[in-house]
Amino acid sequence: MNTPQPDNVTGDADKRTWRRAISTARSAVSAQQQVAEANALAAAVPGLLDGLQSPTVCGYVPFGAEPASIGLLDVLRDAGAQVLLPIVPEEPAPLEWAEYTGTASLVPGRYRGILEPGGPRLGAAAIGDAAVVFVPALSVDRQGARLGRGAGFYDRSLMLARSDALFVAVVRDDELVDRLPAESHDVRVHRALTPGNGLVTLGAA
Ligand SMILES: Nc1nc2c(c(=O)[nH]1)N(C=O)[C@@H](CNc1ccc(C(=O)N[C@@H](CCC(=O)O)C(=O)O)cc1)CN2
Ligand SMILES: Nc1ncnc2c1ncn2[C@@H]1O[C@H](COP(=O)(O)OP(=O)(O)OP(=O)(O)O)[C@@H](O)[C@H]1O
Repeated sequence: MNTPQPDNVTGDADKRTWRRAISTARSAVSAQQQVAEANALAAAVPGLLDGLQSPTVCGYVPFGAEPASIGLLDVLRDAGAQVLLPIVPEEPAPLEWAEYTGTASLVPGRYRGILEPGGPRLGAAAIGDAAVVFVPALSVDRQGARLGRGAGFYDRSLMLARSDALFVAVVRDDELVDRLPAESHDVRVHRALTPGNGLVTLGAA
């Protein structure tokens, strides 16, 4: 039987079809490939911070078959960034944020046990301090349309970011596709961070 792959799902397939196809493809990624990709992604990160003095950066702790690892957050801290991580709110609302101060400060959160920072909460508006926001994605297209998990947390949160903040979706090489279905509330991202091609500029810019 053919496993659906992102490449052979047509552009007008709905978001749920895309989510299923990419989740299936992700479940086939070997542990060895996951580690190699995580290293490649982390290596591309310092280039993003060029010219920024002690920036605030919003990251996230990858879980399951998502690309990247906590090591990417440590690279950011080592490069001088203050790293904020999301805390999932109790209701549909923007994400809240708290600082990442090392793996010992992480505690399992309410969603799938995704690790969250245990320190002081900075509230939902803290994303407004960030020069760079890393955004989890199942897929992203060349125009910057992003496919999330369908909870809407990031679409609500990115609206609170600075207008000059850089939104970076972290995806595998074949998860950067020509065209995804997009809705009016979908906030576009500016870059894809990929293991094979590093930082890829999306949209007209
Ligand atoms: N690593 C990481 N952290 C993150 C996110 C993320 O996508 N990845 N989030 C991004 O918003 C927020 C948490 N939101 C989440 C929303 C849904 C699921 C989830 O597992 N959904 C199931 C489908 C559930 C259903 O359909 O009922 C899935 O994807 O299998 C996980 C996290 C904040 N932190
Ligand atoms: N800015 C917003 N305000 C209120 N509701 C929103 C907003 N953005 C998205 N939503 C709602 O959230 C739900 C999920 O949206 P969508 O399918 O685009 O999620 P997604 O982009 O895949 O997920 P996420 O943003 O969490 O990564 C939809 O019902 C949508 O109406």
